[in-house]
Amino acid sequence: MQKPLLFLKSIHKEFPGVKALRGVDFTLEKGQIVSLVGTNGAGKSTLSSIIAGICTPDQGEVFIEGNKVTISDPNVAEELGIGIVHQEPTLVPNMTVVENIFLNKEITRKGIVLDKEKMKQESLKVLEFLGFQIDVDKKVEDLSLVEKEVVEIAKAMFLKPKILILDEVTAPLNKSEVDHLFKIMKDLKANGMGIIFIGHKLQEIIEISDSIVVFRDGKNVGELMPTGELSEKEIIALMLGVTLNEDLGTGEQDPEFEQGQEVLNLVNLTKHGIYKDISFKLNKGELVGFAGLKGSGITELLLSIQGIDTFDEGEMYVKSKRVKFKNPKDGIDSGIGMITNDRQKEGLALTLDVKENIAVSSLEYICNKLKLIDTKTLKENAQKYVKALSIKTPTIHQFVQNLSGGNQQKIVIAKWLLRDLDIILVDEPTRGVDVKAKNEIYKLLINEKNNGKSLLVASPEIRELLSICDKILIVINGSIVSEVRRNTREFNEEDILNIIHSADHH
Ligand SMILES: Nc1ncnc2c1ncn2[C@@H]1O[C@H](COP(=O)(O)OP(=O)(O)OP(=O)(O)O)[C@@H](O)[C@H]1O
Repeated sequence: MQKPLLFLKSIHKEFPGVKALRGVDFTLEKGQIVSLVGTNGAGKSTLSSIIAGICTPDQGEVFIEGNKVTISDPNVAEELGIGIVHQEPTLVPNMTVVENIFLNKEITRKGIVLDKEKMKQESLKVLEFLGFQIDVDKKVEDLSLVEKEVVEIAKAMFLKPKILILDEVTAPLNKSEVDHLFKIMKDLKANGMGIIFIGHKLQEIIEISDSIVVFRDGKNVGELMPTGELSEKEIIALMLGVTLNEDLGTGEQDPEFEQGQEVLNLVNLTKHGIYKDISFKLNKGELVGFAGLKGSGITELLLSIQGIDTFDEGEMYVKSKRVKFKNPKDGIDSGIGMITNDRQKEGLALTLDVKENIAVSSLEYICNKLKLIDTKTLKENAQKYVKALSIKTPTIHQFVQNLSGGNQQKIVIAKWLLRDLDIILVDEPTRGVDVKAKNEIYKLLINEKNNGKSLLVASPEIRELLSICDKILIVINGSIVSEVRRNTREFNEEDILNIIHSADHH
């Protein structure tokens, strides 16, 4: 009988204060796509890091095609035919696309001169295979999140791996980009590659996997085949260790809630080539959503409203006072904060610990009269949010870089909610966050609204917006094409998707 492409036996891995993996077995066959699912911090990325040689197990054995191997570092993994695309981009920002793809594998002529033309042609070939057009001479720091992701995939593909690990790669992609990626994955699988797919979007997982392995607290608690009967609910129940009908509680609107006066007014806000003539008002206690395709300018609009970026034309009023912010501090001084979708770049100080990160943007609230940090308040606040959002960390003194991706996202949210600003802008609040934490985040956002805060939330997940928003503004190619209010006929997923797609085709 043919030996499995990859077999892991009884893998244990402990970090200080955390048992990340507790006796995990895992099998991947040739030409198979196996998904790993589990709540934030369940151990998915730790397992993939072990397979990719990024960290070594404390106990357990790894076999490739029946041969016992020791994957002591990433180079050994590469030699064994293992490629990985990480949850967070690992590219070098100030190097070009080609330089990144060929980093440490540069093609030379006569062993000394770099063959730049050849490397360029080879990079273009892989990108073409992936179906994306990216200027390979561009610096990675000038690429969009989606483009960075594609370059990561291209880099992994370059080594023609036998085993490919995709760790939450679909998070920044829109539906058609995900469809495209799935098509590529199916082609690779048909050529015999084994693929490990890690993600939180269960519909995607069910669509692409041959088999679904569920992790809970560092152990595999079940393996499911995505058959017709397999519902999201079954996976969720296994992930959380609850019975099927247990209510997770969703973010529900308070129908009695009365909105207050206008806090933000945009008049024909324009950033050339990105968004145009954006006009709308936001009231106290109102939660407004933005729906649209990726690249429609929503993220850039939010960045301009906060002051992280500027706008070219139009007027913006905060509580009837005309403003034009030059930087994020101006925005914060006017009471506007933003939870961005790029947590590594804009959201977190990875080398500080959990409590410091939660406190970092609200120091005046945790300083005493002498302007010294009140460590008791600092700790209490950190503990409150760690509990409210079920942030998986051994203590509040853990460095944030040691937390799993989803738990880092929860910290970004905690940090801004603690800040107590009047207007909160949120870009993709639940990216990389597990189902249970999603509900907790919805509840927190609605709670903010019920406390009189005003929120603008952008999300590619229409269902998410429908469950929390008073109204949804639909943005296509930089313009608002429609406004859909709660309690109207169009306030449902199908109608909103129809509006988006019909407007996009005009
Ligand atoms: N280098 C490290 N030092 C300390 N703890 C770590 C380290 N790496 C991971 N951990 C911890 O190990 C546990 C498992 O983390 P892992 O990243 O594998 O989770 P995950 O299932 O991938 O989560 P997510 O869905 O949020 O990405 C977490 O509690 C995490 O904080």
